Amino acid sequence: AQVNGTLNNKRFPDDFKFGVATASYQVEGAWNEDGKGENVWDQVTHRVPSPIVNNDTGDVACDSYHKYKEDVAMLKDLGVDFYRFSISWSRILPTGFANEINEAGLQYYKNLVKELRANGIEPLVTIFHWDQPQPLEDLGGWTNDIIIDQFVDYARILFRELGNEVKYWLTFNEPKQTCNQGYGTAQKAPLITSPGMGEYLCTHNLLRAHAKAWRLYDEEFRQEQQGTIGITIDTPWFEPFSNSTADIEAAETKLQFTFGWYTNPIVYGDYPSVMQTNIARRSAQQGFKESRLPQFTEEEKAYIKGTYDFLGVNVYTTFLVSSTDEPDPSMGLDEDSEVLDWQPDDWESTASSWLKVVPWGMRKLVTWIKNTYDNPKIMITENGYSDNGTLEDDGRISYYERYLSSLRDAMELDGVDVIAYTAWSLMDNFEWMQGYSEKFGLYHVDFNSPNRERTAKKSALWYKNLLETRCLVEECVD
Ligand SMILES: O=S(=O)(O)CCCN1CCN(CCO[C@@H]2O[C@H](CO)[C@@H](O)[C@H](O)[C@H]2O)CC1
Repeated sequence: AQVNGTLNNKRFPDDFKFGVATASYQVEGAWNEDGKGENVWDQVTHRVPSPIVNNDTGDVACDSYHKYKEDVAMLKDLGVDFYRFSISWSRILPTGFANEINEAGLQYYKNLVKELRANGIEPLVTIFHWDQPQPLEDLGGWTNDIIIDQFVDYARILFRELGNEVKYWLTFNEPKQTCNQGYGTAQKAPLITSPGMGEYLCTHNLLRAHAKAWRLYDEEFRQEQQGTIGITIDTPWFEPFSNSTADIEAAETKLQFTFGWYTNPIVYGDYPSVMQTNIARRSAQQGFKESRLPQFTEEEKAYIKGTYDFLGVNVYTTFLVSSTDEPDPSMGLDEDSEVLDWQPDDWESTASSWLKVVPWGMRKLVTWIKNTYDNPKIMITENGYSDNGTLEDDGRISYYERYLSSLRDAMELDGVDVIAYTAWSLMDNFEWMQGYSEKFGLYHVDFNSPNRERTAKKSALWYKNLLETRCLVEECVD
């Protein structure tokens, strides 16, 4: 049987790993229990008036802090190889500083890891998924370079306390969202508006924090613990609107400003040249003495280069890109001054404005990553679909079938070294500024009930079957 794509059976290799993902602020709740400190999402969701849809907060969320054994039972039933979850910095270090460890918070993660291992499930830990402690944010958060050493102290505690049981680490989830949307365009906590400045200061510190944490693991823990550590970077696929040279270059510019911004320093040791050139030119036009894009010293370039064992990639959708024949310096962010990107109205929609269903973009993206970054090991650390929460979620099944089919083609036909796939998300959860209005889960969560009952959707049973057969069609030919 054909499933949208070239290959017949879409069988995944026996050593290919399947998992699901969540993140601390989106599922845990217990925002102020057992000594946990306040983080930037607690602060933002408690503002009056609230900037979140329906005034939703993560105060309780899915209550996973109390219900993690139920969560592990669901994971066991799904038959996942691994569970990707993130650790709440402010649950471990309430002030953000490492002088005061919250033992109860650390114990929660030790219990979760123990429960996962007892059920034969590999933990994949994201050290940071957007929820930095508020006391650090009060000092400038990611725009203040003092955060670098606080992050490394936090990571050291996790490696030391959990590293005997946790063998797969991601330093950051989607640094672009942390920086661009957190400190540039006010679309994520801490909701700071400083486009063209905030995101670059944030990134310059975040990349150095990543490198220092990766080298800490590599030099002080890897020998004994034998784990592996990477970073998760997100990007849509950017498709040239026409095959004109200008549009092809414009699409490459978008990929460099979105994925290359982080991956070039980590793989090659510096920011993409197109970013350095464009931002320097625009900064001069705007009257700045220096480029708004900070410079790495030669030592920093050498220090950051090579700080990855694999690349985590979050991919959901695709945008079309064309060049503009009159670049407008005042237009949008640096990345938008030279290009236009959009999604056609007739592309298949979901419950999220930015998420159109474009399966062929998956193959294009991972093949571009292979060709651009010297064929790295790739883990798809998020891919998913949003709807209104129905249990009969055929749309989600169709999305996963087609995206996985496209991924399988990239592996089989383009030789892309994809080692794992993670479905976002295990269950409906707090979808940031959209609150609980957009549902991404394989399991439904009843947020109107204090028990937060979890119910398997049709897609959970579909994913369970895929994980058993490892094949995207009924009859699997070997
Ligand atoms: O200019 S727009 O705003 O129209 C488009 C840019 C906005 N997107 C939103 C999704 N984000 C990646 C997804 O973000 C990820 O995916 C999940 C679903 O969102 C989240 O729940 C996860 O926590 C997050 O890791 C990338 C930026």
